[in-house]
Amino acid sequence: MRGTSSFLIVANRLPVDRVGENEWRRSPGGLVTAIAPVMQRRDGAWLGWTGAAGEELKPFDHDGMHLIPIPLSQLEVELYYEGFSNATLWPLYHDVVATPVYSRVLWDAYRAVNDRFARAAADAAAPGAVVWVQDYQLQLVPAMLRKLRPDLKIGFFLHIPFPPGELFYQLPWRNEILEGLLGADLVGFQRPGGAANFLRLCRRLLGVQYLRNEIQLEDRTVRAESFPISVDYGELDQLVREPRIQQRAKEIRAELGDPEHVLLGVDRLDYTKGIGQRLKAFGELLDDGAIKPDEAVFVQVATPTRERVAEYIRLRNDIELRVGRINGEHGVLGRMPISYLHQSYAKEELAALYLAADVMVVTPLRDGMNLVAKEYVACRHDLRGALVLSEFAGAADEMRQAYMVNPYDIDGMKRTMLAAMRATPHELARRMRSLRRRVATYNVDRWASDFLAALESGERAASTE
Ligand SMILES: O=P(O)(O)OC[C@H]1O[C@H](O[C@H]2O[C@H](CO)[C@@H](O)[C@H](O)[C@H]2O)[C@H](O)[C@@H](O)[C@@H]1O
Ligand SMILES: O=c1ccn([C@@H]2O[C@H](COP(=O)(O)OP(=O)(O)O)[C@@H](O)[C@H]2O)c(=O)[nH]1
Repeated sequence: MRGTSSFLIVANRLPVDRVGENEWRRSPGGLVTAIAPVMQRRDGAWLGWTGAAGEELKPFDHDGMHLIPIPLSQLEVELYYEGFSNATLWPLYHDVVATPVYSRVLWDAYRAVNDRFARAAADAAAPGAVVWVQDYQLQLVPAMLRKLRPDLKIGFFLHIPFPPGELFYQLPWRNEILEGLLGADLVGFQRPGGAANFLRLCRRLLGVQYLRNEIQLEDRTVRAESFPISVDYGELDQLVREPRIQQRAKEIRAELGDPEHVLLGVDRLDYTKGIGQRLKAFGELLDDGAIKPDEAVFVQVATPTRERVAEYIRLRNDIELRVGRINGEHGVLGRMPISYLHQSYAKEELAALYLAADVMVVTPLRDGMNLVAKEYVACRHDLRGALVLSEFAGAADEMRQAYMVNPYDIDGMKRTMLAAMRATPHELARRMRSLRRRVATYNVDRWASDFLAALESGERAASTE
């Protein structure tokens, strides 16, 4: 039996969160933010998990998208999602900043769930359909799907870094992962380095040959290229021009006590994001007297994520201890130097926060892209505000006019944060203008259309040559 969808997105998660019994809301998160606008414009379907264990739902429509839920049992959530995806692959692909767990039980679950996604995609796809598989949770799907449906055009995009051999070699199932990805016609990465790592590993481990970015298999060609993901620049730029958002930004500053400097961090509470390092730098600036407690407030939004995974539990304890110590030492009654929010916010509130912040501090130890950095820039049509950005974020390739930092170098971060706080309006505007030009041009539409054009035509889109 063949399905009817000519365009399919296959991702770990559906692009919605449950808000009532039968009510859904578009979910936050990089992947969703990036692809939802594209999905709405094309007649397609999105296959993914609802985020709740043991839930069996029929396909439904939301926000102009046809959604096909893939069920996961409680045990599969533990073994495939929390386990192999987020306790094995996630730390391995992020420079081993936490120790990966290698377990055959987790691997078996990963394979079984990938097989389920592949079968569901094979059932939903019309003859010759384009199928775009997303991210590290589903790296076996391309080959599984090709076996079931050789007529499909299959693309894969990895949202997180692809590691070099020195790290990837650790993985007991390294060949199976590469073979899974080679089921695609086009494998996309955030940075050129990810594509180069992949090509080299395929040659070394599987013995296949490549020329430039193309691997020649017996019966077909697989291409590996970089497509840096971005944000909906136009939407954010419009949103922050609305009086209600500008008013809210003023309120936020007033609620913080109208300090001279508002610094902001917005991240999932993930150990890859360098939250502890940036708070340490801020705390030391207070200790040193380089900034006075009444002069600056650091707002840290730390969205809850993967809360049952051991490393995330440890991280939350560490961060909350650090926040408590700094606030305890430098706070005064009713006024704390760090405003820590373990919550998730809607895009309107985030936009107001971006507008209220003088310095946006983005300091991951490793990050596929980091959309927050690009969102901040898209929101600063006033050309004010400084972006402090880690060299280890994918975004660093394109955002050279940011205040660049090495998050492992605490003294360097302290100096750069101070420089960003003390920059003249002229200097800020010079940097911001150039950053905005880049994000406006390479926005999320461009990312998706470049990838899909390359997949559908078999060539790189003319616009990026
Ligand atoms: O689904 P979760 O486990 O709750 O995690 C949320 C998403 O996190 C990751 O985001 C990545 O993709 C972003 C967009 O390309 C990129 O900017 C960022 O650097 C990456 O970390 C993950 O890759 C997604 O699959 C998750 O849904
Ligand atoms: O309270 C929050 C915090 C973050 N985000 C969104 O989550 C995404 C985070 O993407 P990023 O690439 O920075 O990191 P990821 O979490 O995907 O690793 C951005 O679009 C943010 O606007 C959100 O909607 N609400």
